[in-house]
Amino acid sequence: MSSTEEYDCVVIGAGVQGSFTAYRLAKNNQRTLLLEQFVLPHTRGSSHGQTRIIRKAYEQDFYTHMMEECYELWAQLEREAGVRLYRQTGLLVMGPENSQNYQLIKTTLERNKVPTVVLTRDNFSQHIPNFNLAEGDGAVVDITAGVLYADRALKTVQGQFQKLGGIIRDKEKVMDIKPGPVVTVSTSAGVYRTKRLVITAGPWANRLLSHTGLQLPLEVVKINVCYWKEKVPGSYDVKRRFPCFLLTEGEEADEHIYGLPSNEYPGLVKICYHMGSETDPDQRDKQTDRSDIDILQRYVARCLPGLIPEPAVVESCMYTLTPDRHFVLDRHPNHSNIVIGAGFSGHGFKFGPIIGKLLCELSLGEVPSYDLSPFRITRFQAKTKSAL
Ligand SMILES: Cc1cc2nc3c(=O)[nH]c(=O)nc-3n(C[C@H](O)[C@H](O)[C@H](O)COP(=O)(O)OP(=O)(O)OC[C@H]3O[C@@H](n4cnc5c(N)ncnc54)[C@H](O)[C@@H]3O)c2cc1C
Ligand SMILES: O=C(O)[C@@H]1CCCCN1
Repeated sequence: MSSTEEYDCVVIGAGVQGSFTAYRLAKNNQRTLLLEQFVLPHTRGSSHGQTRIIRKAYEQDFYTHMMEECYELWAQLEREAGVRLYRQTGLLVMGPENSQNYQLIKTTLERNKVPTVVLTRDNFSQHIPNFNLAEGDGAVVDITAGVLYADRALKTVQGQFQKLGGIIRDKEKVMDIKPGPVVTVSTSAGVYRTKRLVITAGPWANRLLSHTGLQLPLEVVKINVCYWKEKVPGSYDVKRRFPCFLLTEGEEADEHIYGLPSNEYPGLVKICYHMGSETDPDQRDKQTDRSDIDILQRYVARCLPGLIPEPAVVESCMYTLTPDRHFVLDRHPNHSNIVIGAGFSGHGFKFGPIIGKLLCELSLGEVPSYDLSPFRITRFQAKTKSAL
């Protein structure tokens, strides 16, 4: 690129959030550029892999409310592009019956009239074969939940963005940002000028924000994505409607486990620990802590008798955690034409279409469709470093 190109909006980061934001901006007739440091598709951020859980089961009403519309938006994208992105399997939520987290999820589901089935110790194995419900645990199924085909979703939304005239430049790393009424974005390949900037850089958010004088309290952790082999092929298969499952946090820090039915690798079930060890996103593969895998092995041996309790495949992914595990969806405190979507804390994929809508609204100066107070930067107060 020789001369400086001008855009209505530049979005940095073509993960799920940046891709949906760019798509919404293009739908709103904004001349939009989506920049990505790696060659697409890639496996170095947070949005890769074939599957993610979609659910309405949350402890907080505001997530459940956002998911009501979000399911619609996923279905709209499926229709628009003629692809299937969602498969209903249900989500089995288990946790100590009297624990606060389990009860919060159960009552949020009830209050919002989400279709559920409450399982008892007596009928559990009839509904969910090859699974042992832990002593003292309750079990409720969010019927609306299921699996999103993540890689396919990303490809689809990026394709729709391009059909709307949007431009994607991959293998183009943003090196510098100069805020102002017109923002200047310098990359490894050129310089762009834009009226509005959206930063959706996943684990690299603080790297980019440092050019704007802001640092958020984000922690990047590496997740070991483990797949476990079925003893009898097909026993935990998505086609048999084996559900996704999630253990709510109990007294034991151990109980931070979730799983998805066997699907992408036939005969292998994805079961992971919902925490990891801190990592530099550029040095992800140097983080070799496997203590989570020991916890998973014990859990699989105890509760999933149809699986070999040793991972057959281990892949890597990253979470970008905020202290309260809620997202950051806000304008930059010092530059209102810079919008930030960050800290999706390991549960942001399912919200992609609604995050895209909200970040687009913020960027265009519109009133956001939802109350964004849980997601504001000011909630961090002392933890937010402003160099300005
Ligand atoms: C193992 C695992 C399981 C998960 N399970 C679920 C689930 O079941 N359900 C669910 O809803 N969510 C789930 N999540 C969370 C969800 O996947 C993430 O919240 C979501 O992918 C975050 O997307 P993002 O766009 O913010 O980040 P990313 O996907 O990381 O995108 C950021 C992009 O910005 C690019 N970038 C960074 N810096 C620059 C730069 N300087 N120049 C150009 N480009 C740059 C990066 O290369 C990257 O592509 C899971 C996450 C993991 C890791
Ligand atoms: O967002 C989700 O639904 C899952 C729950 C378990 C941990 C990973 N993310």
